[in-house]
Amino acid sequence: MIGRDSSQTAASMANISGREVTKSYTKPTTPDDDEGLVTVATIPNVVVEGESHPQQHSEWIVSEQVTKQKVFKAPGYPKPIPKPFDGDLPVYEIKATPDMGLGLFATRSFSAGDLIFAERPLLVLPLGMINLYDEVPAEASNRSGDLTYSHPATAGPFNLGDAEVLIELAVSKMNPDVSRAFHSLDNCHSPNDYSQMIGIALTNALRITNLYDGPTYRAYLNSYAGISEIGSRINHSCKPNVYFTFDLASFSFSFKALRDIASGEQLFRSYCSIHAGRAQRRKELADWNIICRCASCANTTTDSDGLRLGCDKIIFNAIGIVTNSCRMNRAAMRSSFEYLAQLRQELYDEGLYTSKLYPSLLRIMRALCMKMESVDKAKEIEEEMKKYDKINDDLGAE
Ligand SMILES: C[S@@+](CC[C@H](N)C(=O)[O-])C[C@H]1O[C@@H](n2cnc3c(N)ncnc32)[C@H](O)[C@@H]1O
Repeated sequence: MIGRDSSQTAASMANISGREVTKSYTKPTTPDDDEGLVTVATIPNVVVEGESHPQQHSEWIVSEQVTKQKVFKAPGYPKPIPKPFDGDLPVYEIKATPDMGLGLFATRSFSAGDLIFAERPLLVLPLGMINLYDEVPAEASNRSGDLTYSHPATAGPFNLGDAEVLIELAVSKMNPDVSRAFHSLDNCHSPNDYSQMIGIALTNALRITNLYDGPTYRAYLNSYAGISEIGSRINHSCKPNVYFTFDLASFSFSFKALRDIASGEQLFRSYCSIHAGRAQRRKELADWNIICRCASCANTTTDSDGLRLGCDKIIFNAIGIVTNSCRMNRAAMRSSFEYLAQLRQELYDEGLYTSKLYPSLLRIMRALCMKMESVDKAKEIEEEMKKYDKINDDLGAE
């Protein structure tokens, strides 16, 4: 954990100017220098046409004013929140689960890639403000000194005292219904460890990978996170059926189907790295007090762990074997197809269809079907391939 003597933090200025509240975080170096000022802004800063519901604004704790400009300059800002094709009809319900507290359930069926619902978060804040990184994935950074979050514009990092004041300030700006919604969210932490505000933020924060302070290479460390009224009720599974994206122009999350979902199914997203073995996933899930009992965790084998850890490489090799044997007779084609179909099933069983190479696997399977003149099967695979191409684009675009 990182910390900074709170006496170093200048007192709150609590200036209210229009829709913004500013708190002096560290002393500005010059009187007109806004570096070190953290703003609590209401986003969108105007009423968006067709959106009258008060909940449809977010309070955003912004640590760099330049980042706020990125949102204001996003093409189309301020866009209305996207609507699923059923418009205003409810497509989910929140209800109690036997072992996970509340959960979100589909009340109609969805196809992979469908928008289930979109919402503007109640609160957006710099993730580093609450998430005091003690471990950073190797791919995020190999720079020394990157293990702590530093406010890019100031000399020192946030501490939890700052975070609490800022979250309280943001919540105090919300209208009573929105504030009630925030306070009613789950808190999996003990009051001995964190205050209620920090506990709620830690339990429910969803990383917004495309909204961050500073340069792209620090995106992972300097990203923001959103706390949502509905999306925060989605429980964890290592075999998720939902993913989410964030759109800057509408300042909203979109929650989408990761595979076909039947009406009545509970919606799950993954809180941990999907390409990690069970031991590592358990470690990551301890932050939410979760001992996951999903089918992948319950039935872990060395092979299933190996598939998660090496999934892209395994698909790559399988495709290589098939495409290298280009002069195949019909029997060889059939056995190649079966080999790939089995891999596809194993990936599906582990919930690994978000692998970047999954659509390539489907592409080869479709090509084999065409050669074998199994036109209907080829069409069916092509449909799935298109869906996962789109899902990959969505996830890659973030
Ligand atoms: C973001 S909240 C999800 C919504 C929450 N269930 C509620 O009642 O609002 C995260 C908390 O839900 C519970 N949870 C989520 N996924 C779970 C799982 N797979 N197994 C057990 N508990 C889970 C844990 O208590 C976790 O700290």
